[in-house]
Amino acid sequence: MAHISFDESIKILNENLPSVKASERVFLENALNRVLAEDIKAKYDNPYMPTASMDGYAIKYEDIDKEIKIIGKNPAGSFKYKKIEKGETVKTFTGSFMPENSDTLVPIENVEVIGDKLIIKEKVEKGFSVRPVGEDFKEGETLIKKGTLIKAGEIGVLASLGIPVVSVVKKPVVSVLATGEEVVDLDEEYKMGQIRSSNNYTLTALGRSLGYETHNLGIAGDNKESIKNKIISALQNSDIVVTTGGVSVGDFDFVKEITGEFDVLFHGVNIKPGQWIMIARAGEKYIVSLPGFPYSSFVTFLLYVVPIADAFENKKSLKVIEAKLRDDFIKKFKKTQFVAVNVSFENGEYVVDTKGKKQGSSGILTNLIGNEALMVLNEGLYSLSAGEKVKVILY
Ligand SMILES: Nc1nc2c(c(=O)[nH]1)N[C@H]1C(S)=C(S)[C@@H](COP(=O)(O)OP(=O)(O)OC[C@H]3O[C@@H](n4cnc5c(N)ncnc54)[C@H](O)[C@@H]3O)O[C@H]1N2
Ligand code: MOO
Repeated sequence: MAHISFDESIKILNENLPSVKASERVFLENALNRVLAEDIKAKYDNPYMPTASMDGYAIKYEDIDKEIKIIGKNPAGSFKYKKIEKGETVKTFTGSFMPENSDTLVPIENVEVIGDKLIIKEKVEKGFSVRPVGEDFKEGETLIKKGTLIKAGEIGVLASLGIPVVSVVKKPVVSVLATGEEVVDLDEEYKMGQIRSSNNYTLTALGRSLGYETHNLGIAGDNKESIKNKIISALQNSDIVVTTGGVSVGDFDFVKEITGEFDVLFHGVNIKPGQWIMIARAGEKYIVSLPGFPYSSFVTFLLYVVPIADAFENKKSLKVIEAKLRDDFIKKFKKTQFVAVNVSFENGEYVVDTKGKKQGSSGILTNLIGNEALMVLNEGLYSLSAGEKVKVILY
């Protein structure tokens, strides 16, 4: 199969994205980073009574030049003095309701108290330090829309509404299976010729960091039968089975044959790294077979697994931004290239550079240490000058 262009691969992928999963109810504590599956409407005004936003004295503004009688105090949470009459005040604390007939809060700093008399030494304007009813939100207002990714602010609003359980979209289940006779897991000894497997750990961590339910299925040697059995059994409990290794042209690259038995969307894309990426559909599920090289599998997970997994939840985990190149860059590969870059925000714009990044094969995993961005360079051989704008994927 000839390699297709990156754009073509994304077009095919977009035409084959899954539909959004059903919803489930979770406790608010577990709702962080989940996608809301219902509109959240305010059931009441917040605040539901005029509320003091400073410590002081609640007065009728028309009494401001007069001597006023202090009739008691309302600490926050108590509402003993519900009302004042002309010429009266209640000491009212931050967060306390304003007694009926009061309209202005004179802060403690502005007054002198002699016995039960309040003398205002520095005036304030009418309505000072009173939070009106519905200042934050009004009854019936849609506060959080269905489809919103729940972050700390949303959690706070849900809590303030007294909602302990919310409806969210179910997470996709992603299973990661490394393959290769030469790779051994952490708990195994290795002999000459073998290496430690990192892909299953890297990609499981990446999937989890993006909020997917991600399982590390370990390693399935280079034995075709055992790889096939593991993939098929993983498909039972997963929405996406991600494999690494065995997709290029080697004698032991069985994964491509196994994945090839399903509905292949494509095998081979004109990208660096990751040219041997292979994606197949198995009904509503997906098998995404990534190249074995650590850097290649990481990049292709971001490019292909993330959009599929995100679609199950109807979210977008990756941000594409424009950034300025700090230094000149010579593009040495004709393919669409993805380069690990450092990104910073300077003088109102993003700036990227490759300081400290090693040049070499797709086997360089350490370029991903502390990394959070990939520079995207379109097909062709060319040079870029410092100051030019480039497209960058933030993850
Ligand atoms: N004759 C050709 N050889 C290769 C080509 C080619 O076009 N012609 N393409 C190269 C490119 S580009 C890539 S990418 C790799 C992809 O090959 P595979 O996906 O079949 O990957 P493997 O051969 O299984 O492994 C590649 C590399 O990565 C290491 N590896 C594998 N699994 C892990 C793991 N779990 N953790 C850490 N490292 C892993 C493996 O030891 C190899 O060094 O093919 C090139 N060859
Ligand atoms: O396709 Mo490979 O990942 O370019 O090194």
